[in-house]
Amino acid sequence: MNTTESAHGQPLLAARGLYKAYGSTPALRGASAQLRAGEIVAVTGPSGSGKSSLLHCMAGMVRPDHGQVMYGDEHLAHASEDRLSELRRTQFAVVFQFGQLIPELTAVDNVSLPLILGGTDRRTAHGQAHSWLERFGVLDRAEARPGELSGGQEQRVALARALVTGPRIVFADEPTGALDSLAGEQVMTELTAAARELGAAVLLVTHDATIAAYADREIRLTDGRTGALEVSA
Ligand SMILES: Nc1ncnc2c1ncn2[C@@H]1O[C@H](COP(=O)(O)OP(=O)(O)OP(=O)(O)O)[C@@H](O)[C@H]1O
Repeated sequence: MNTTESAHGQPLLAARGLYKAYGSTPALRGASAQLRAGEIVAVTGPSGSGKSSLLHCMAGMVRPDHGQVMYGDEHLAHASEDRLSELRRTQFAVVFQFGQLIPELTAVDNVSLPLILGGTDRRTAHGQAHSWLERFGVLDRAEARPGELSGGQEQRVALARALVTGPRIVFADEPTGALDSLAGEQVMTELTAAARELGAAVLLVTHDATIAAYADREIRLTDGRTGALEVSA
């Protein structure tokens, strides 16, 4: 598949020359990456190479020390906290390895929450949450709390919560990292199918080549840098 920028127009999200250090520890040292609308891109590399830091900067969760993150024509590194929260509520969604669901809330309440925070009434939000729980095969766990779910069920509820708002970009940081390989592949199959149906782009951090193979393209990080190894899958 041809994934050149000219074939697909302007990138939806573009990071250029990112630098980020935590105290004296450099995490990013000149990383660049692009995500086009509807594209699934894996960020790979060894432990400590800066994968999560790149995702956090591109999602507007962490401000880089230097460099640009452009969402369309908007500079995310300079956006206000209010604007970043709005983007996270309406256009960006995140899925992590674990610990992302609110333990006191049932599965359906966890999935409904982003809609309710965006002003949707509770009944409508619950209806949409139930549809997404059904889509991911966990409708029968709607009234369970996260502590009562298996790892695979918990990730499916997290996917439902990420997708319920119809985001343009899903940021997924080792979304299958806490699952065995079969459950991990099932969750990836469901995530990529749902993202493609919605036309959502996915930025997927993984150290696992089997999981990276679900992406259209791979960006490889080494010591906080992206090199010439950006390849088409
Ligand atoms: N909040 C933080 N405080 C201090 N150091 C950090 C922080 N986040 C990341 N680092 C350091 O920055 C470097 C890059 O970390 P990062 O988590 O981005 O890499 P990674 O490739 O995602 O690693 P892993 O695969 O192990 O999760 C590492 O040396 C890490 O220890």
